[in-house]
Amino acid sequence: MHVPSPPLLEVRELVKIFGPVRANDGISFSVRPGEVHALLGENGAGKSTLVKSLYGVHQPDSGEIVIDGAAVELPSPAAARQRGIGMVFQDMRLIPALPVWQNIALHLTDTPWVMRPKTLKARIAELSQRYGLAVHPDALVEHLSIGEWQRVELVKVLLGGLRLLILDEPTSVLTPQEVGGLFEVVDRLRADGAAIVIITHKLREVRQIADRVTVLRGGRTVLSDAEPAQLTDEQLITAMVGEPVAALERRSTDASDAASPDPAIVRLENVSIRRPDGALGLDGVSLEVFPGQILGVAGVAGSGQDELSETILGLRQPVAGTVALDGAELALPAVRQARQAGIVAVASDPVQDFVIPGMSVAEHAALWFAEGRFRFDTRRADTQLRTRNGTAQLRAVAGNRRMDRLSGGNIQRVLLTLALTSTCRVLVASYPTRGLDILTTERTRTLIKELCDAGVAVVLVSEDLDELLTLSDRIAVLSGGELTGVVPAATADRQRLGELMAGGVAA
Ligand SMILES: Nc1ncnc2c1ncn2[C@@H]1O[C@H](COP(=O)(O)OP(=O)(O)OP(=O)(O)O)[C@@H](O)[C@H]1O
Repeated sequence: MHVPSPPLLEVRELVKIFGPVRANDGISFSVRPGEVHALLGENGAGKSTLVKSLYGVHQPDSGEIVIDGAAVELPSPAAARQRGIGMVFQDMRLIPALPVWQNIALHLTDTPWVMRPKTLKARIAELSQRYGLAVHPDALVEHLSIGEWQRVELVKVLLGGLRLLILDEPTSVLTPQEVGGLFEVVDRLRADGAAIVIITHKLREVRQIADRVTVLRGGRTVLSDAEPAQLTDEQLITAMVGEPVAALERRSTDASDAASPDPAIVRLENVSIRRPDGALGLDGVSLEVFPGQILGVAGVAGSGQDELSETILGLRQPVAGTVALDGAELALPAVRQARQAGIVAVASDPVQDFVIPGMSVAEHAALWFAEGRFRFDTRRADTQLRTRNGTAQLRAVAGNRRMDRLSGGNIQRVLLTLALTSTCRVLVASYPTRGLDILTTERTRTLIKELCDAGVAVVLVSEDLDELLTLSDRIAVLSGGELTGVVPAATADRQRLGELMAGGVAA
């Protein structure tokens, strides 16, 4: 008979309190060596707080962290690292101006030994090779993609002699291909006997990678150390949310629905956009966006999605081609005209483009409502935000919270509450459900669908192919800045989209 190995990590009745919030309220679960353990739960359920206690960032108020059968104190991340605990954070902490090896060397300063650059580079190369983490020690971090940043973080963690790896929503910023690569690394670590704790919102990923799963709700464990194969999706969702959540049906079932009788609101003709590095970010793209339709935009990261959105928002000046709004050609950039025409955006990188450090949620709402005019009334904005919260039901946090202290999911909820309740004719939504839990994701999709049903023209940029297939009327696929196809969602499938994303030619 197979006897399961004793746990490497046991968490017993862990409590962590922030002021009035019991972020962790008696959490218990365990992880064995050679096991991938998924932590599930809604935004704010307490997952990040829990893993930060495991990594020595937070000190629990009560409860025990037990490693190899003995209760331990983890007063700092350095103490956690000394016990072989490594963590890759949601917001990766590298210095862009330095090469990979120096970023890693900085991380090693708390170890009692110092490696010579040559030795360190050789170790990086060896680990990259062994775990399939393609990173070059001399590459400048600012030139790396998000997936590559993450690989550097993984190498950093692996160098310390890893026993327990904590991954906080590692896939929310990755393309489907990069997720595959990350999971291969996780598989190798598991085979080497490491224990892995992974936070995710995606059931598809739990099924793909996790041996066991623990679900948190409101700071408590509602399901502990369960085997995913023994549970249905509905059971997992009910554990997370407290009630079943119906997934949206695919919108378009008939390819002929995709033809719109109304004239296009936005029309791009042969538009080319140059990036700061001189390369073409968009290369001769022609597209139309119709009222009452959702145009999905698919592509691996950096294929021209941002350039396309920013062109429609009037932010970019094409080097060739024209952009027309309601049939009239625009002299770009034309931010004001785009705004006056009722174009509203959900930014692709809200932390960069939406969050203003030091300002409250209500102040952000006031800026949003002021729309560039001198009419800044925070108290009024707070009241309006509450009303919009009631309409959107995305459970955005209270107006007095500081925006830069919120989790990615909570920032996204505020942005979506503002954007999806604004009167608009065109909505450009980039990765709207990134970092959101299941309930908020479904609610966001419903709101986008309702806007479309009310006649809004929607451009939906997403890396989630299921989301694109469920919501879109047509899906435009970008590859290397070129449009490789525009297919009716009704006749598209993951494989076809994957071929076009890889640069295939539309049939
Ligand atoms: N440093 C802090 N100070 C005050 N409150 C905090 C702090 N960190 C977290 N919280 C609160 O604790 C609760 C749990 O937050 P936590 O970030 O652990 O949730 P989560 O499950 O990781 O959410 P998400 O899926 O959005 O990342 C939330 O109400 C959050 O606002």
